[in-house]
Amino acid sequence: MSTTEAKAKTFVAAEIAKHNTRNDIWIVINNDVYDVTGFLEEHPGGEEVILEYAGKDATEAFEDIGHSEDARDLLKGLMIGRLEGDAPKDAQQTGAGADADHVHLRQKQNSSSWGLLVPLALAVAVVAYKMYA
Ligand code: HEM
Repeated sequence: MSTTEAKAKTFVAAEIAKHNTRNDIWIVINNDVYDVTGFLEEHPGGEEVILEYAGKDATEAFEDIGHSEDARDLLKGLMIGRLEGDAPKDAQQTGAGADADHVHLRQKQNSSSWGLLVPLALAVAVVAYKMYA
């Protein structure tokens, strides 16, 4: 592991965001920074999907696909450093949808746990009523 640590330079989001063209493209996955310029053409999933994340955080997209161990091994060779500070939030440029979806998801999760409490309280009330009535 010392080999990867040796090249663990750190980059801030603003710096990463500058590398957003086909000829100079960096992406962030799990807070590691990757120079995928040379890899673009070789990507089995095509160039376009990676280009969408040029200079941005591609963690979710990368994980959602369920990339193989081989893919993860490939990543190791492309790493140029670590992200310092906040993740590049520029994903919003491609559409405000991404973050909004997360907020909705969180709200849904919250409301479903509250939703369970109501029938539970009702059941307790019914049992209590039957016991004492
Ligand atoms: C540097 C980052 C990436 C590497 C090293 C990488 C590597 C690979 C590899 C090796 C495969 C072949 C299947 C496998 O082994 O899992 C693959 C497939 C695929 N990748 Fe990536 N990938 C990267 C980033 C991304 C990103 C950001 C996306 C965005 C959605 C993406 C989407 C896909 C898709 C859709 C396939 C499936 C292609 C198919 O089976 O037809 N990849 N990738």
